[in-house]
Amino acid sequence: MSPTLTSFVKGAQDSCFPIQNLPYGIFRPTPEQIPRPGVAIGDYVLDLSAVSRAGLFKGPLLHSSDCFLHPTLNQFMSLGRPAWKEARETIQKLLSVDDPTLQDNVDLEATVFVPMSQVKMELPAAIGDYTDFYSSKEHATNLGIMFRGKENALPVNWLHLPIGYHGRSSSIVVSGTDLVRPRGQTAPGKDGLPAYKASQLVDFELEMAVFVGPGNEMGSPVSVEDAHDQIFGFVLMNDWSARDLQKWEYVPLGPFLGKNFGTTISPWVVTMEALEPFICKAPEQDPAPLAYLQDSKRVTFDIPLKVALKPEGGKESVITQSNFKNLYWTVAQQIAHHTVNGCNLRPGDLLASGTISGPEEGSYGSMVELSWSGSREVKLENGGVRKFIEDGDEVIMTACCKGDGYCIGFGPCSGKILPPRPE
Ligand SMILES: O=C(O)/C=C/C(=O)CC(=O)CC(=O)O
Ligand SMILES: [Ca+2]
Ligand SMILES: [Mg+2]
Repeated sequence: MSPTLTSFVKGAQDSCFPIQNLPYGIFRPTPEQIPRPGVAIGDYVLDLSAVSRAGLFKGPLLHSSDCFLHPTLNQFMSLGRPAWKEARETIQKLLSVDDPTLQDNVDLEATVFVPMSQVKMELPAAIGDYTDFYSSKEHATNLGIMFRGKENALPVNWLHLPIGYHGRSSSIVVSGTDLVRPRGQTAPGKDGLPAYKASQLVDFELEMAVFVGPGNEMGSPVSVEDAHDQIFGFVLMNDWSARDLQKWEYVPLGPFLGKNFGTTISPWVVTMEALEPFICKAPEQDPAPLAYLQDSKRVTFDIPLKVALKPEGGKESVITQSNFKNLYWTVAQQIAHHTVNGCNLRPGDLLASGTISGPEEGSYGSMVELSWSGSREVKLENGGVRKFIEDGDEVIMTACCKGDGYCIGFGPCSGKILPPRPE
């Protein structure tokens, strides 16, 4: 993409949302108005329902579509890559310095642009199903050492398939939503009995997640080669985890109440088209996986990630920095594996990467790794320390890909942990 492509929207090119980005989201212009699709451009949201009503989507696939008049992006996601490309071309043209349609029409301009500071963001889609993978070798090894011991840190199946679990979509929330510290059952203490109490070990998990596009029919697997066309775009995700609840409940069926009390995602879906300049090689796989998981391209994305912790009334401290490209299993392999048994994916389903840890201590994607199961302190600015997340702490995840003269930002994925409900 040409870095010389610029928008007439003031400040857009120096922001996280330049004309090269154009992420999709669902927003309300005011809290009373109904949700609608929009695109982020600088400090503004372009209201796609207004653009659509003004008859500005003139391409063959979208001119008679009502996909931007829905309160979710599911229908647009279902249309597939040719329609996504057509929408992007139209929007990019309308926002460019060379096009008079919006910039020279004061009335239209006032109708289609809404200041971002005034909008309320919603979830981008009605998420039917949510799956969380476990695709970082570093994270799986670290948790294995802590939970199961050094000898069998990486489960025997780990190098042969992208492990995952089915999560719960009902408790996925958009960035900015506070979460109450969960209560639940923890392992027996000295008295030999399990306890029911507020979790003492609330953690974050630094993840990214993809929204599924058209999906597949039940019984028709998606190949690794075709998986790319199933990916609408990426968001940041925090798979909040209560480690004490998780540790007691997870054998033998995996995560349950330790993870479904809340999962936060960022509101803007960054498309594959915007991420194209950041394609890079995924790590080599040894041993080679079975044929249905072999990926001749093995491409992924270079997306630098950051997590900051902000205590109540305090200052933000960056506590870890990682990168999406660290993941061992690619999204294409995750999709091929998810559907190989005939399982169907549907438009708007959310597939999360798993915690994205890097090889160094400063790049671990959770507190349980950063504090090594509470055995060391994570230092904050202004002298504070943490082992896990405390009440009033806000966890803020951000990502920014630096391109040639512009940045592709994701907008924050943040959430605060509130004290537990009284018993
Ligand atoms: O290793 C375990 O028993 C547990 C692992 C997790 O909690 C991680 C999980 O949710 C998957 C991931 O985020 O990688
Ligand atoms: Ca997770
Ligand atoms: Mg979760």
